[in-house]
Amino acid sequence: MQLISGTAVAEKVLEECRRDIAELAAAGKKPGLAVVLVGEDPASRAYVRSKDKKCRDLGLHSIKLELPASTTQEELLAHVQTLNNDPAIHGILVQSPPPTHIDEAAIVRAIDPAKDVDGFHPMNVAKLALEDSSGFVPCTPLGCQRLLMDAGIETKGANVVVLGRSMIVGKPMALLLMAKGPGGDATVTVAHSRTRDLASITKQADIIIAAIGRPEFLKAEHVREGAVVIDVGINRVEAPDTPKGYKLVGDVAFDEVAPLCKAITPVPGGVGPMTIAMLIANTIKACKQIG
Ligand SMILES: NC(=O)C1=CN([C@@H]2O[C@H](COP(=O)(O)OP(=O)(O)OC[C@H]3O[C@@H](n4cnc5c(N)ncnc54)[C@H](OP(=O)(O)O)[C@@H]3O)[C@@H](O)[C@H]2O)C=CC1
Ligand SMILES: Nc1nc(=O)c2c([nH]1)NC[C@@H]1CN(c3ccc(C(=O)N[C@@H](CCC(=O)O)C(=O)O)cc3)C=[N+]21
Repeated sequence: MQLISGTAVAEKVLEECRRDIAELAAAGKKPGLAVVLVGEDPASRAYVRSKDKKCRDLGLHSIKLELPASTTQEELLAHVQTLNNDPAIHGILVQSPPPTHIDEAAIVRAIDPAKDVDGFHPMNVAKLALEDSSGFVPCTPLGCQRLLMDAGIETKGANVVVLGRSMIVGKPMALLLMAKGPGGDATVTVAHSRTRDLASITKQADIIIAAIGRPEFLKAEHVREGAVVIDVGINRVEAPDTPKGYKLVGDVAFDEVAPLCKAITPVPGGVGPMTIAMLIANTIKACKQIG
């Protein structure tokens, strides 16, 4: 069993980013990222903080807008407009999900597609579907693809089952894997909460990407021997014996699934760090494209 370290691959990606950042600096440019968080969700705050810290470590310009849960749609749209017009900002991310009184689709559409480093704007979703590489691909699926490629796992002709069909992970993951070329060319099946007899489908998979948000859902009975499993899930579960009182687990029951696998990612230290690395890579791409 090969344990695929997202931490290690993310470090490689960030090393490439450092080179790009130095080149841009020589040309008098500095990529800038703005992360907007509405509300006080502790997990979201932790993610936003670690992203901000990583950006600063790398010498990126980073701003973090932490807005109260009472922020109105109009106020949030005004913040997005300001960031769209700010020449020091090349990437804008509005943390998902926002409070329920916010129309997330309208916010996403308001972000300048050239600064949409999350790849959520319809223009970028379309570019992904069209295999137009000028667009932005959502960071988490991009990170999963890079993990597979870096671990030497061939996707061409592979049966891949993507568990989950969200716009942030499952759907773009499926599009990336079915695209032509390296890291793609897979035969993709997408399963979700309405899928019948899930185990019979996942058992056929050479590669399983689990992104459903159910702690330790994927069990040994779902996985064929020799499969590769990428665990996207980040779930906080109670752990009274730990200092924080909780721990992170994935969507995969790691202890029973790992022994069956050719390769598997851990949680934490798997897909999570890759998401942040890809966010920085996308911000650099935005900076280069905007000029
Ligand atoms: N590592 C990282 O960087 C990131 C991790 N995540 C994590 O990934 C997980 C998924 O996130 P996200 O895509 O945003 O979640 P969503 O809740 O938006 O989507 C979950 C998907 O899983 C499907 N699903 C739910 N329950 C089942 C089930 N029992 N069987 C089969 N399918 C099921 C849902 O089906 P239906 O469509 O029918 O409702 C839906 O398509 C979460 O744990 C999240 O924390 C997310 C983003 C980044
Ligand atoms: N617009 C938007 N874009 C996102 O990319 C986005 C989002 N909204 N909403 C929430 C999810 C979740 N997400 C994570 C990214 C990194 C880790 C991560 O680095 N996790 C570490 C552990 C961190 C810890 O210890 O708490 C790890 O897995 O090793 C986790 C979760 C991005 N998301």
